[in-house]
Amino acid sequence: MAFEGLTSRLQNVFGKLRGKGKLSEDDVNEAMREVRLALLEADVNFKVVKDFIAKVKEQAVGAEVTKSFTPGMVVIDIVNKELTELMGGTQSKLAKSNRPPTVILMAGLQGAGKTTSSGKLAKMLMKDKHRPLLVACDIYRPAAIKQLQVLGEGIGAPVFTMGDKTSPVEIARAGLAHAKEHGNDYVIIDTAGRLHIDEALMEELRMVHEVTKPDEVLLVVDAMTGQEAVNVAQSFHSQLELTGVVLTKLDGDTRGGAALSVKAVTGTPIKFVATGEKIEPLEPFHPSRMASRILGMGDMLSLIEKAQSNIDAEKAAEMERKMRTAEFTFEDFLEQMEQVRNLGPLDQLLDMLPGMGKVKEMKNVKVDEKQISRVEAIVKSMTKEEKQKPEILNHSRRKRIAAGSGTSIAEVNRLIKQFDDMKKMMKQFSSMMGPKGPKGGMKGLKGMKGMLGKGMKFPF
Ligand SMILES: Nc1nc2c(ncn2[C@@H]2O[C@H](COP(=O)(O)OP(=O)(O)OP(=O)(O)O)[C@@H](O)[C@H]2O)c(=O)[nH]1
Repeated sequence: MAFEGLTSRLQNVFGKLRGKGKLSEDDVNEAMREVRLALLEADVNFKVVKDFIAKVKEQAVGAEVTKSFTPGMVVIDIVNKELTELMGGTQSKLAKSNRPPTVILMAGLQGAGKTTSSGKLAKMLMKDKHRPLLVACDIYRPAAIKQLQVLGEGIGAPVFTMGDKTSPVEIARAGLAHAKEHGNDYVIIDTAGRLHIDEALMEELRMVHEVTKPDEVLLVVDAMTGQEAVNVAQSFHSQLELTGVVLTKLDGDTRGGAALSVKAVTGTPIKFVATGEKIEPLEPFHPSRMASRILGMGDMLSLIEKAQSNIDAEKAAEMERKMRTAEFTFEDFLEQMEQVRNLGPLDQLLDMLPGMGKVKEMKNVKVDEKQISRVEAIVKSMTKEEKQKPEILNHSRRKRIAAGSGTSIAEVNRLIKQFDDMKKMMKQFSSMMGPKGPKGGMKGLKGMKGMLGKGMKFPF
């Protein structure tokens, strides 16, 4: 997971500080030395680290940390604020033209994730009821146009192409005209990537820039390349005024250097981050949330936003009613599992919970996505009737389901048993809670204790 090393190192430093009632200046200096090493190890630009430490130290002394009763907290708070500042302070939003369409030029090296990010950006805009047009200007890589077309089809966004015999400048110009004619309020121009920055590429980008006068020039960089991503950003920025950076592949085990250095080195803010190869909406970058995440303080706000935009409130209420009345079927179960999965890989969700990074590390908790897929496959192999009335699942039906889902009868049996237990538990729980909260006094409590004693099991 991204930032894992940095987070655990910083947590160690702060853990030591927290344990002390009072901090001497030496303690602060020692802690700062360790923070400095942690940042360098995470591949943060050395000059950025130097300035950062100087700022934190200055404030730590100013805040009279040594006299505070909770000195550890004061230092963490300062580091948190400075990390946030380092990444730009506040969120930098996508530009919006007063005279639509808003034109967004996507640039970047080969394989950075430009085409994928263009699709994610379109999806994000469509979620907000916009009508983006994707324009295919990469005429050099043979499969690039097709890739954008397939991607557009997948998300239902129009893609403008003129094949690979027309110059990118002409395609961009025509794409813009097409958008105006068809009422597209955003135009996303996917340009060609190169292995290295070269003059021909820059010249082409400058010309496309000239004819389309973009409101945004977003540079797509791969977070996994660390400092190299920052160097690339700096070179692009010196030749083509960038307005923002899209940091991709944050799902990988990037050490964090790029996220922390890009703004400080180039002056260009990170506007979006991307995780995963699936075309999900691009996520806006919030410096303060990222800082909390790096410090292992969790990112509850992003988690709540994700849940709010992905979980249908009406469906959730209906589900809650069914659970209370124990009408819950395998169909509901599947639907609920899908809703949770829509939030993203479970590993990533766990990372957003405060302290979870530490828990995962300690207990070596691994979310077994494969196991979840198996459970899903079993439920999907049931007929509609079976899903609604699990009691009809006799041996021959179970055998068929095992074969259909590529699992074993034992696994099918286990799932059905766990589902039954879960239903029973829900029933007990709801009769105990009643529609208006706990009732039954001691009896209720005893029941609850019994349930906990038996261990509440879930199928995964
Ligand atoms: N894990 C992960 N993979 C990504 C992400 N973004 C893109 N990729 C993958 O990275 C590879 C390159 O992505 P593309 O979008 O084709 O890259 P590009 O920058 O358009 O490349 P060119 O068209 O060759 O310049 C693909 O295999 C993508 O699936 C991301 O956020 N996370």
